[in-house]
Amino acid sequence: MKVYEKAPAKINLLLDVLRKREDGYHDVEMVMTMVDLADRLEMEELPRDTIIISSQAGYIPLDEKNLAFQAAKLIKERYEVKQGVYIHLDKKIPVAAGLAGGSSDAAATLRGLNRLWRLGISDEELQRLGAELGSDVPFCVTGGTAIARGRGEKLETIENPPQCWVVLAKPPINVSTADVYGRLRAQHIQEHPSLARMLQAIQGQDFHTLCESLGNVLEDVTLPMHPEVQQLKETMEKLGAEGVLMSGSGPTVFGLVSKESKIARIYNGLRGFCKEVYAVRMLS
Ligand SMILES: C[C@@](CO)(OP(=O)(O)O)[C@H](O)COP(=O)(O)OP(=O)(O)OC[C@H]1O[C@@H](n2ccc(N)nc2=O)[C@H](O)[C@@H]1O
Ligand SMILES: Nc1ncnc2c1ncn2[C@@H]1O[C@H](COP(=O)(O)OP(=O)(O)O)[C@@H](O)[C@H]1O
Repeated sequence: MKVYEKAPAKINLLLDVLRKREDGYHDVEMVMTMVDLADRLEMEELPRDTIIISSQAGYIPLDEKNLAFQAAKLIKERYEVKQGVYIHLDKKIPVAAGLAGGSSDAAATLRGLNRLWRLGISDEELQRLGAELGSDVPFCVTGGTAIARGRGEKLETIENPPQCWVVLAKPPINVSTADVYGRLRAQHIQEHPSLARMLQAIQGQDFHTLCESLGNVLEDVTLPMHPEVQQLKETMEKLGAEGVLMSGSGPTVFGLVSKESKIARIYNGLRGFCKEVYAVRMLS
């Protein structure tokens, strides 16, 4: 038997860091939502007790370092599943981009194997398992739009933001999430974004205020390290995106656009800068 799952990318509409914790993680306050750019997973049961991962993408690990592998291993161990699984990952989400591609693959694996092996695991339990794999995995289990607190695993589902286009551009540089959090110092944070204002904008389906209330304190670390990300933000703004922000720890920059007629200009203008540009819808 085979099951299929879509693993969409996330963007952080708001990302605030409240404090560094004893365990090395940071307490955050984020508003996360999904966009229509997704990896596709195919999972097939194997009679042998083994996990095999394949992918058309040559640049991700296919062994136990792969988050889909880790998710399959975790569920097999925890639920004493003796059968194995073959997982094919059709990667579409850029890797190490701040779009949670690996986390979403892990979450899709948890959902898929729950169905394949008829384990009857609740969403809440899948989220708890996901938290063992990474801070963004619990959100990716259920998706939608949510406020994430703690290290990202404490979730409160909220209404979706007003529907719009999202242009994503990933410059060809590598950013490590651990390194960005590691370099963040409270005194360097220029301005904390207002969660209250963003929630008001979402509740009122007010696109203009949503764009004005975007904010990510990790920009204070990544932008000075990589001036090309700042340049990309400015270019996107000049081309007409109404709200522009770096997603997660970067380096991907996203622009919110209300009118389809603006997309071609922004997309084509960015392609001069970056190979990896996508124009997608917000998933709601
Ligand atoms: C910044 C964010 C925003 O959504 O996304 P990305 O840029 O990775 O997409 C997340 O907080 C990333 O979540 P995720 O990528 O799952 O991180 P994890 O694997 O749990 O942690 C990687 C490393 O980041 C740091 N880390 C992560 C989360 C957190 N709340 N505080 C931290 O300090 C820790 O040093 C940890 O060792
Ligand atoms: N299924 C996967 N897809 C992408 N990257 C993966 C996967 N499993 C493990 N990785 C590794 O995880 C790291 C972060 O990848 P990714 O989840 O795409 O980044 P981000 O959290 O910044 O969006 C990469 O270095 C990559 O090698």
